[in-house]
Parts: sequence; C-alpha cells; structure tokens
Amino acid sequence: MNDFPAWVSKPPAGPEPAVRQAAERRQQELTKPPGSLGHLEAIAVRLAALQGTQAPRVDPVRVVVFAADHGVTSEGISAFPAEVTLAMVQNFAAGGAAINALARAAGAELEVVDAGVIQDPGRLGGVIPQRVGPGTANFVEGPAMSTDQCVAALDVGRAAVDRARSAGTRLFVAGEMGIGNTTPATALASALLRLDPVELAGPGTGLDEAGVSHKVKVIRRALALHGDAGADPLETLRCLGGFEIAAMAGAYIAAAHDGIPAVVDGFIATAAALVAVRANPAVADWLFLGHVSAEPGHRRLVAALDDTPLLDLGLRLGEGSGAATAVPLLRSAAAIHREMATFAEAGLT
Ligand SMILES: O=C(O)c1ccc[n+]([C@@H]2O[C@H](COP(=O)([O-])O)[C@@H](O)[C@H]2O)c1
Ligand SMILES: Cc1cc2nc[nH]c2cc1C
Repeated sequence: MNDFPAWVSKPPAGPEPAVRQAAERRQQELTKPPGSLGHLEAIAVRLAALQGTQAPRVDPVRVVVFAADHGVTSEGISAFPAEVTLAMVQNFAAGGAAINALARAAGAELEVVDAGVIQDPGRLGGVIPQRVGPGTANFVEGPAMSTDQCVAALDVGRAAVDRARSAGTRLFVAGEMGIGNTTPATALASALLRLDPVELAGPGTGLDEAGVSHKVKVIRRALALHGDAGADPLETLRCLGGFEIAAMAGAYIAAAHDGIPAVVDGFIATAAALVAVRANPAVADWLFLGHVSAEPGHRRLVAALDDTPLLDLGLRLGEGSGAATAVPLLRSAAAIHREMATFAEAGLT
C-alpha cells in the first residue's frame, strides 16, 4: 500500500477484442495486397480497437508541454543552466520553439503548463500555471518531492487530459521542458530496470564524457540514498522524479482512463511512461512510442516497454518534438482504415 490516490492504479478499460478482430479482417479486405501497408496496418488496427470503431481518427490532436525545474541541477549535471527552462517557456509562449513549429506542422493544438519552473513566469499568454513548487528538491540530499507534491504533480497531468477531453481530443501528446531532467529520468529508469546508471546515462543537452561520468556518480549517490525505492514505482517517482515527469505519468494514466491514445516522446517522456506502466500495467495498451531518441539510454527504455517506436530520426530535443513528428503517420494509418474501399466495394474480385 502507498499514499497515492486510487485513480493512479485503477486499470483502464482495454481495447475491444471484437473490434480488433473486425479491424484485422478489414485490413485484409481493403484494396491492396495484404500486408502491403506494413506498419501502418498494425497502427490502424490498434487505433480502431482503442477507439472502438472502424472509422478511427486522430483529430483533434493535442500536444501538452509540461515544464519544471530540478534541484539536482545544483550538482552540475547539465550542459545548460537551469534558467533556460524559464527562457524556453517564454519562447513557447511567443511561438518560437521547435514544438510550436512542429505542432503547427502536425495540425495539433499546443498547450504549455508550468508545473514548477524555479522562477514564476507570471502571466504568459498560453501558459497554464499549475505550479507544484519552485522546482523539486535536490534528490541527492532527500526525496525530490513530498507525497503531497507528487500527488499534485500527477494531478497536473490528469487536469491537462481533462481539458483535452473537454475539447474533444482524440490523440494526446505529452512533451516536457526541464533543464537537468535527463538526470531524474536516468535515475528513475535505473531504479525501475535495476540497472547501474552507467548503462543508461548519456549527454542530454550536450555533456562531454567527463560530464556524463559525473552525472553517473550523482545518480549512484541518489540511488544509494533512496535505498530500494525501485520496489514501488510511485515511491520511486516521488524520490527520484520531477514535477513534469510525474505530470506526464499522470497524463498517460488519465488519458487511458478517458479512452484517449497517447504518443510518447523521447527519453524523459518514456521514463514517465515506464512509471505509469509499472504503476498501472494496462496503460501500456494506450501508448504509441513516437520515436527513439539519440539519448543512448532510450533504447533500453523502449525495450522495457516492448513496443516499436514509429520514428528513428536521431532527435534528442524533448518538448514532445519526436511524438509530434509522428502524428502524421498515425493520421495516415487512421485514414487508410477509414477511407479505403474494400475489394467488394470496388467490384474487384
Ligand atoms: O527527449 C529526449 O530524448 C531528450 C534528450 C536529451 C535532452 N532533452 C531535453 O533537454 C533537457 C534535458 O537535458 P539535460 O542535459 O539538461 O538533462 C530537457 O529540457 C529535455 O527536454 C530531451
Ligand atoms: C535551448 C534548449 C531547448 C530545449 N528544449 C528542450 N530542452 C531544451 C534545452 C535547451 C538548452
């Protein structure tokens, strides 16, 4: 038993087996050699089963970027200073970041949530203030979050999904911005996968080899301090996570409860997805892995989730950028399933 609310571990409904079987049949009947649309066919079948219809669609698509800061940045684990988190939130608000362009290109709505940037950005157009605190505590000295903060951060994700559902969202993308957050993501992954951090740590925004070695040592100290935190995924999240990571985990769980498939982004988002799936295994059915990041540990995380990422483009930005880039593929998969004629309809035998 832990102190986390019941909704976090309540299993979502699964995809409907009868709809899935009908979708598989339909893919065989469409006017193409069976299997000729490759992975698009499997994606279409998954979308149809999750949405309970042979007319799946992804629009409206919503991208939510959760931003937060990390106490562990005081250990010198990032190539960039923590102030960049706030500067990037301002850039999101002004429309000038990669995710602004990629969300527009993907035909997606974009929302930015301040889950706990150190310095309050104040009133910024398009930024939703849901501040859990002014950054997490340094997890080499104590837990990153109190239980109340961790629950509040999970709720930040749930609230974003509530807004999305009210807007009719059919596909949800979570992204993140938080200088230093590859360190909590690596710590979480190390604890949950029971791997030494040297197996998972990488350069993040651009550490050199010495920087990565230092990052590994910082994470080992945190793992030693928090003992067997890995035994309980939510307690691991509280000790080693971040506000934006908890918000993404909460969002994946809430989206599954609401019957909304979600696209997972890179290394940090996948660490959040692993927490969500360990806390609530049936959530895995509702997740598409958007891409595999160039951050070296991402492949281990992807393997743990046992799914094939849609794209492998060498991206390592975060912000939801890889997942947003994968959205047109999901849209295409839904379109073939919904719009193509069957052999019978086309009079082809
Ligand atoms: O998504 C990824 O795979 C990814 C890989 C490396 C870095 N990032 C982004 O870079 C920031 C974290 O990097 P770092 O080096 O400060 O820990 C954070 O804002 C992430 O969005 C993201
Ligand atoms: C400029 C910049 C943009 C980012 N977007 C996500 N993480 C980032 C880190 C930096 C440093």
